[in-house]
Amino acid sequence: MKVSTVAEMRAMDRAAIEEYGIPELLLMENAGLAACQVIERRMEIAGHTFAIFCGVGNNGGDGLVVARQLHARGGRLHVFILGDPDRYQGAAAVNYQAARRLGLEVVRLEQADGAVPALATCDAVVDALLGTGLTRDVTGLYAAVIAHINASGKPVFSIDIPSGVNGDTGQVMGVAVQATATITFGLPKVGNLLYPGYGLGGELWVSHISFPPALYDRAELPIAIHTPLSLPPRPPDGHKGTFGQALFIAGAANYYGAPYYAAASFLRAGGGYARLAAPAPVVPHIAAVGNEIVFLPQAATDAGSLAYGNKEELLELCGRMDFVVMGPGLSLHEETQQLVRELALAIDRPLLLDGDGITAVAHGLADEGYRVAFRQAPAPRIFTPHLGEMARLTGLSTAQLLADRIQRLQHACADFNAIIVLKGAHSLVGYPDGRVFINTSGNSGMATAGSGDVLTGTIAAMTGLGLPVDEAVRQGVFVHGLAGDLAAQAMGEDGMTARDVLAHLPQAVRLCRQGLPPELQHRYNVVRRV
Ligand SMILES: NC(=O)C1=CN([C@@H]2O[C@H](COP(=O)(O)OP(=O)(O)OC[C@H]3O[C@@H](n4cnc5c(N)ncnc54)[C@H](OP(=O)(O)O)[C@@H]3O)[C@@H](O)[C@H]2O)[C@@H](O)CC1
Ligand SMILES: [K+]
Repeated sequence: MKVSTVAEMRAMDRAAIEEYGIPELLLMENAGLAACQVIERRMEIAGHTFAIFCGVGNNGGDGLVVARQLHARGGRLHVFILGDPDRYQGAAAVNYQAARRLGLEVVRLEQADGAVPALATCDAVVDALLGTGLTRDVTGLYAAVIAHINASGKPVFSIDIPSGVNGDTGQVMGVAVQATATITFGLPKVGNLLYPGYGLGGELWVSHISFPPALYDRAELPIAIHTPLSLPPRPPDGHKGTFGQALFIAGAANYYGAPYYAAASFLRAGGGYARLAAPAPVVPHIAAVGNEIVFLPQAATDAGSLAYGNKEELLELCGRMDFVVMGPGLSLHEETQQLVRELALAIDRPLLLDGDGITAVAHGLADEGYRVAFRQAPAPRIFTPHLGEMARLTGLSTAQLLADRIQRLQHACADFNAIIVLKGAHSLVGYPDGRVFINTSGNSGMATAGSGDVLTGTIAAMTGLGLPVDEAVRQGVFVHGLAGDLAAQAMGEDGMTARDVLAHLPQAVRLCRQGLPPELQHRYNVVRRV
């Protein structure tokens, strides 16, 4: 499903009205009706009491439709308006007048405490305070009412987005409603899907409010939720070369886990032939745990990291591979970092950079000349940074990134001509052409050492299984998250390690081929349609 920014939703709204002739009043009616239908799925309406909080924009207008629809179904209501109702315009003003003429109890709330008795006695709350028109931090009366709503312990249905969550970023602007369910309109907004906004929304529902698919499913909308891709069938007569040859340039003294997890995950996720180029002194340590990997011992620096002198041999090796991963556990030794920077420009195979590889190249990218050369690299480049590494790559602070994750990602992908996986809860996969996919598999138990190394090999394996590089990256992110979810099912999120994620990769790939069981399908389809 596509996901929209606030500006894109405004444009769709305008197009629905102006191009397709759907009156604003109908759109608002559809929105309020859809919200009412979601409430009806969760609870009986007749005989129950609802506290409805409306702002003075169109989000509040939607709330007034909900009030009328609940009233029609026998619900009892307390409707509060925060602000001057004279500010309602267009459809919202019409719905305000209708609510008045129906004799609904509509109160302009001047003091937050005035809502307390209704919150104490109601059965559910409707939050129609602020939608996509949120422009600044929530303070004063709005903030106090939101605090009362959150303290009420009642089920909360948020209209479009939990009030206080920024529709473009998912960030909380001061304070925000914690909802039980959110009904969003047209398409889910970015803020409905990115944390913390996603976590605040509860169960997420969307109504297309009669927009035609030509509007909400347009190819030009660049942001979407990742849908699992089908893997090409495994040729029965395939040999290990058929399933990809991947080279991992990884490891240094005292970094044995990262190279092992990276290379082993390639094999566990279905890849054919894993070669690991690591400094010679560390190879025996890794071989002790992973003898299914083919080792290519390299000359080491005094510190036990990869020596610069390996460059030509490594380049020659890469030329015989299908995919290269460079970075896991390479260390920050300057000689090695220089080697990585130069290899990152020259390797003529799809190249994934992670961990210390990202740090090395980030230093290079700060220089305009290097950046120009990197953009023109002879084959696709992929970065898999967590937020801190993304900050290093872009020269921005983590706060700046969080304040606008999608746009920053789009900008970086275009700037570096690279595919970037920004890891975290709901990882993002960005492409140089502006597309961004939101991944919904995975869990917080995966925030553990080595988990990122497993991701690198999983992505490499997806190319080995026959997906083109751009699809392999997002499918790899999905499969990695699925393996993490299977590990969490088996042992709980708290104590799981990268080893457990690795161990569940075969089952994850098998489920991708056979089809996900209904409970996982339900979990990953994070948006329900109404
Ligand atoms: N998608 C669609 O096609 C459809 C969309 N629809 C609905 O329209 C909604 C968008 O409506 P919208 O543009 O009127 O904005 P909305 O969210 O009501 O907020 C504006 C008001 O909030 C105020 N305000 C802002 N920040 C504030 C703060 N921090 N603290 C306090 N106040 C603050 C601002 O005040 P001002 O800045 O002017 O002082 C203004 O009064 C959308 O979310 C969806 O529900 C449906 O009707 C169906 C069709
Ligand atoms: K809202």
